Amino acid sequence: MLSVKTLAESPNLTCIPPAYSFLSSSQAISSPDDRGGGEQPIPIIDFSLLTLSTPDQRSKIIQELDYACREWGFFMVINHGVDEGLMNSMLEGCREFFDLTDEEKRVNEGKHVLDPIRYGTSFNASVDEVSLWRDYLKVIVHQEFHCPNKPADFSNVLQEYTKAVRDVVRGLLEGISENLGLESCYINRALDLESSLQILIANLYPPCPQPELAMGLPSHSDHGLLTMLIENGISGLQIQHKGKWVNVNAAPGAFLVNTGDHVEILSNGKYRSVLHRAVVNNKSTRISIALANGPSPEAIVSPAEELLGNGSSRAAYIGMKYKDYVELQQSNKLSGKSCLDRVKIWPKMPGDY
Ligand SMILES: O=C(O)CCC(=O)C(=O)O
Ligand SMILES: [Fe+2]
Repeated sequence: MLSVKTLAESPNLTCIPPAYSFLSSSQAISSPDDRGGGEQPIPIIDFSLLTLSTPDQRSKIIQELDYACREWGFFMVINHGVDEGLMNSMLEGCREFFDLTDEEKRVNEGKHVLDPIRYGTSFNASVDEVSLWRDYLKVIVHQEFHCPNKPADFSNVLQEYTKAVRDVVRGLLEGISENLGLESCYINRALDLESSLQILIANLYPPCPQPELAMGLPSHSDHGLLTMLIENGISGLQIQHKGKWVNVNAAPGAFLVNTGDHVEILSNGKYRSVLHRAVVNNKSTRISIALANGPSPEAIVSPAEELLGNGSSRAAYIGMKYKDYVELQQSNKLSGKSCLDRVKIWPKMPGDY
């Protein structure tokens, strides 16, 4: 399939091919205003206070983290210790990858959704009703490390960056475990994060002549525990907060973090995974790099036993092996929280009736 990059570069492109129009699809944007998204300050977590602070400071930041997970499922992380130069090298490496010729990139086309390296366009071209204005590269980087052969010196950057991000994720999950009333190492141990499945998702959204009709990525939640996202200074990410779309931009050097379906499952719905999407624009190419950090692929994840059984709380989700969950999510079209609904026990939780 033609990459969107190549399509966008066709001379005199003034409108998008009908296959890319979201207007007639079930996932359509309901009104143009809706597409614009609103502005709201998002929670900011100073990671250094989680690790280096006095008990008082730590307890304050832990509470802030609880608020961010409970009310937003989304927050920005600053002072995380990952080198800003390394983050920029990642963005540069991904740009160089997408700048390869289509032929060079196609070497990485995978056949199966769990193949370690997959380059493609849209989400899942075999089932998508509408094509997305997006090219992607997905690479499994942990527990086994993989990397495309080109660009030439990408491998070291990718390895160093993804390891540094895992350290931040571990720290955040310790805080989240505590906030759930569990031991701080609970999630790391129960979901065997030593062998966590970590997937790089690099997204390229070229300029689009009709951004109000096309979509970069439609509304969805992520399958893992925490997704750590950076972008190249161009906006496009929107999250759903209290029923409204909110534009979010990463401050330079900061991570945008969202809670995924497996935080929702493990916490038995105390923390929900957040719906988000990527819209496109007609001026600049946007690159985002999402690192999906999940449990071990072999872990069968269900709500933490410790949170169940005291009268009111029954398990609201059935257990499923994480690898199977990822396969299910990636094999179907991307649509809201439809994958999570498959493991949710009906009737859902009080707010969902
Ligand atoms: O490009 C973005 O900002 C969103 C990317 C995303 O949601 C994803 O890759 O799962
Ligand atoms: Fe996502």
